[in-house]
Amino acid sequence: MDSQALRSKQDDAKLHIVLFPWLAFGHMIPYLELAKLVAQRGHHVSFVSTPRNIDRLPKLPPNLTPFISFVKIPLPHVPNLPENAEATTDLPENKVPFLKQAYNLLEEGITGFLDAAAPDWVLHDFTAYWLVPIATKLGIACGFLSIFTASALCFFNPSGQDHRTEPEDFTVAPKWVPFPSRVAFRYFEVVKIFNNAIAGDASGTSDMHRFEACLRGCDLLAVRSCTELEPEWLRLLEQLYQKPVVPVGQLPPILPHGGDDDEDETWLEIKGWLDKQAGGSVVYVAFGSEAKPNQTELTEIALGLEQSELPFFWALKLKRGPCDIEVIQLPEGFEERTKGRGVVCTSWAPQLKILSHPSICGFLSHSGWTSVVEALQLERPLILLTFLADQGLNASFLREKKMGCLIPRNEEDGSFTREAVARSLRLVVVEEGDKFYRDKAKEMRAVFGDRDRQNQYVDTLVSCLKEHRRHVHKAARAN
Ligand SMILES: C[C@@H]1O[C@H](OP(=O)(O)OP(=O)(O)OC[C@H]2O[C@@H](n3ccc(=O)[nH]c3=O)[C@H](O)[C@@H]2O)[C@H](O)[C@H](O)[C@H]1O
Repeated sequence: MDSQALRSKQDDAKLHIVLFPWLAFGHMIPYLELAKLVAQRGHHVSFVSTPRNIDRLPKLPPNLTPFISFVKIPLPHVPNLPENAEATTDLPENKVPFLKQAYNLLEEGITGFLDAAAPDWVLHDFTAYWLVPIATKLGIACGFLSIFTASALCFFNPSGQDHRTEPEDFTVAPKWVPFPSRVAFRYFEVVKIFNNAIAGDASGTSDMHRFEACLRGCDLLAVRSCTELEPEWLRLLEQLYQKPVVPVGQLPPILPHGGDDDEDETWLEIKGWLDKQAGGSVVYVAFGSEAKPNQTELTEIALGLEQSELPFFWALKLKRGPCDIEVIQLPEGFEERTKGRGVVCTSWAPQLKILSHPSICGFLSHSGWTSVVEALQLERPLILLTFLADQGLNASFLREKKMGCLIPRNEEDGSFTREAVARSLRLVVVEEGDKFYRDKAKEMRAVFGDRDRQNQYVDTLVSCLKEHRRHVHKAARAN
C-alpha cells in the first residue's frame, strides 16, 4: 500500500479517545457532552470514572451507546474520606482534598486500562496532572480538556515561578496579561480558596500546581470555549504555553424536548407548578452541585428573594452528603410567607429542564461555567453570587463582558444584604429602564446556543487529534 493510500486509510480510521474528568458533576457533565459529539462522528470514547458517578450520569441517547463505553474504576479508600463519597457533591468542601487524594490513587487503575486499551488519545482534567508521563511512556497522546474558560486558565502561571504569594496578589490581573482586564478574584474569594487552591491542601499539592503541571505537560490544550466569546484569551493562552490550544465550543447540552417528561416524577411535579406561573416571571436560583451557602448567606438570599416580590424556584443544597454536619435552615416563616410564589427544592433539581421552561425569566447563579452555558444558550439573564473555586474569575469575566450582574458585596468579607439581592434581581428581570442584561442574554444565545458552530468546533478538534496521531505513528515507524 503506497504512503498516500496508507495516509488516507489512517485518516479514515476512527479514533479511540479516553475521557477522564475530575470527580465533579460540573466537570463530568460537559465531558459527557463532548463524548456524545465525538461519538456522533463514529469515533469510540471510553469515559472513565468511579462506579457511583457513572451510575448517576444522564442517560445516553440509544444511538450513541455503541460508541461510548463507561469504564468504572473503584475509588480507593483513604482516611477521612466519607463512605460512598465519589464526587464533590457528596462531601463538605473541607473534605474535598481527601477526594483528590483518592483520585490520585486511580493512577494504577487507569494505567492498566490505558495499557490494555492502547487508545489514540487520553483527554484529562486538571486533577490528573500525574497522567502525562504515564501516557507518554505508553505512547498515548495526552491532552488537557479544560472545562474552565481560557480567561481563567490565563490566570495561572506560565513560568512556574509564581511571584504571587499573598491573597492580594490574586485580586489583580497577572503581569503576563498584556491587555487591560479586570479578570481576577475579589479579596474575599481568594481568602476562601487560598489554602486549598494556592497554598496547598491535605492531598499534598494545590490546584494552582495541578493546573500549571497540566498546562505545561500536555501535548494539546482543549478548552471549553469559543473564539466568539474570548478570542484575546485563547490567543494569549497559546502564547503563554507555546502549544496547540483548541477551543471545543461551549458544549451546551442538547435541550430537553416534550417526550423527555414521561417517567420523571420529580420533573412532572415541578413542571406542574411552573405551568401555573406567568410566562417569563420566575427567577431560577441554583448554586451548582457543590456550593452550599453558610447560614448568614442563606438568610440574606432568602429574605432578598422575599423582598423582591418575584416568583422563584430555588434548588437549594442544604447538605453536602450524609457526613455534612453544618446545619443551615431557611428563615423562620419564610416558606409560609412565600407559599404559592416560591418553591424551595432541596434535592437534585432537573436544572436544564427548569431553565428551558417558558416561565423562567432569570437565573441567580454561582457562576459555575456549566450553569452559565446552560443559561445563556436559553437567553436567561444572569445575576451572580459566587461561592468557591473559579467562580470569582468567571463572575469577573462575565462582568467585564457585561454578561452578568454581580450582587454588590463587601470586598473584604464578601457579606451582602437582602436589599442588595432584591435590588439586583429586580434590576435584571423587571426594571424596564434596564433591559440591558435581558438584551445581552438574547445576544449571547447566538454564541452559546449555535449548534452548527458547536459542530464545527468538534470537527476541528477531531482533525487536530487525527493530525497528531499521524505524527505519533510516523515517529513510531521511524523508531
Ligand atoms: C465547572 C466548574 O465546576 C464546579 O461545578 P458546579 O457543579 O459547582 O457548577 P456548574 O459548573 O454550574 O455545573 C453544575 C451542573 O450540574 C447540574 N445540576 C446541578 C445541581 C442540581 O441540582 N441539578 C443539576 O442538574 C447543572 O445543570 C450543571 O450541568 C464549580 O462550580 C466550578 O466553579 C465550575 O466552574
